[in-house]
This record gives sequence, C-alpha cells and structure tokens, in this order.
Amino acid sequence: MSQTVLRLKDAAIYQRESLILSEVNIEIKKGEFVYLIGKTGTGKSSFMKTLYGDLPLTEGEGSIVDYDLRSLKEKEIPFLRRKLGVVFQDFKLLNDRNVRDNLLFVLKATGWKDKQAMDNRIEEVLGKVGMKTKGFKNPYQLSGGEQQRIAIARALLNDPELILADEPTGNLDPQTSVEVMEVLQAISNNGNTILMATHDYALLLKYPSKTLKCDGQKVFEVVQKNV
Ligand SMILES: Nc1ncnc2c1ncn2[C@@H]1O[C@H](COP(=O)(O)OP(=O)(O)OP(=O)(O)O)[C@@H](O)[C@H]1O
Repeated sequence: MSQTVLRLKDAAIYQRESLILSEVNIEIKKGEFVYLIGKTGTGKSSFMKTLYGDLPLTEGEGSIVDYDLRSLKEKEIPFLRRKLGVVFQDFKLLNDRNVRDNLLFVLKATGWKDKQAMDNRIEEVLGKVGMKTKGFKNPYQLSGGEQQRIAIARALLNDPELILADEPTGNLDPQTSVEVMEVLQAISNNGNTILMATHDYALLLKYPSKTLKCDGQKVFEVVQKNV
C-alpha cells in the first residue's frame, strides 16, 4: 500500500498577516519525486518553511511524516526535522570545520553516540553523493556543486522520510546543476521521497516528474507541457 508522507487539506500559508497561498490540497506519497515550481515571490519558500516548521500552519490541515502541522509544538520541531532532510540553495555548511566534522556535528546533535557507527554513517552518506575523498576538506575549499553534495549527504544522515530541497541548484551553473540533480535522482531511485522547489525549467524538462505549481496564491498539479 502506498504510504502518504505529506498531506495538506484546505491549508493556507501566511507570512505574518499576508496570505501567500490558499486552499492548498496536496499529497505526496512515499517514493515520489515532486517538483514545486512558480515564479519568484509566488510562495515556494513559504510553502517549504511551513513544512519544516519554520512558519506555523494556522489554517486547514497538514500532516507530514506523522506530525500534525496544526498542533506542532516548538519543542517538537527538532524531532520533525530529524525525520526530514532539508537542503537549501546556499548550502548552510559550517565553514569553521571540515566536511566530516560538519556531518559529525549533525549526528551528535541528533543523539548519535557510538563513534564507529558515526564514522560508518559518514562514509556511507559521502559515498552516496560521490564525495568519499573530500571528507577532510573545509567547505570553502570545495566548489559550489561539491558543497551542495555535502549538504545532500548531511540531509541523508538520519535516513529521512522526506527530503525538502529549496532551490538546491539555485546557486549553481547549468552543468553543475545537472550533476547535483543526478545525485538527487540517484537518491530518489534508491527509494527516497523528495520535494524540490525550483525555477530551473531546464531540469524539469531533462528529468520530468510530478510537478506542483504556485501561481495566483494557489498550488496545483500541472502536466509538463503546461509548465
Ligand atoms: N519573512 C517574511 N515576512 C513577510 N513577508 C515575506 C517574508 N518572506 C517572504 N515574504 C513574502 O512572501 C511572498 C512569497 O515569498 P517566497 O519567498 O515564499 O516566494 P518564492 O516563490 O520562494 O520566491 P523565490 O523564488 O524568489 O525564492 C513574497 O511576496 C514575499 O515578499
């Protein structure tokens, strides 16, 4: 049976008092790769932020990886985020430590204790993004594409039920975007569920998949020829 990892019903997304999106009805099932597209300012980031608990859901219903977004408490947010892998446009790596220590930092912060288990997990996720040899580099010694691969590795550490990627190729040139997209595709083919906000239509054409569009304060599914 297909399992729902995200469902919003008649939801409205606000930034303070401003209504950004209304009557949002969407469902994402385990294993799907879903794009979220829309012109700048149409609410993609606001939508993503609501999903990872950065903006409260105050209208409608929302459940994500078994958390109810309407009743989500501040203290539950770190636990929700452990079940999500979040990837940002600007990587958000810690520049004062190397790649391995960036990953170790997250493992320790999420309750891992066993040194060997942590080392193994770091090797494993670096392998998944093709960065096994770069563990001792500092983020600033890596290209943008390499930094984003590390950010994806970091998102994978706790085996997330859903990966939320907000414009993951937004800071990358077209060739590097394709390379990062190949990594995301491989992860998706491995069974991971991914929601990716993007305005990169070239990627959509190259890697067609289910697509949601933000437009006119609404979110709706589009078929590729209409995007
Ligand atoms: N912190 C904030 N406070 C108030 N309004 C905000 C805030 N952040 C965004 N907005 C407004 O919410 C609307 C949607 O912005 P959002 O960043 O979600 O769009 P977006 O589709 O992700 O755009 P982009 O592609 O440029 O990132 C915009 O009108 C924006 O001005």
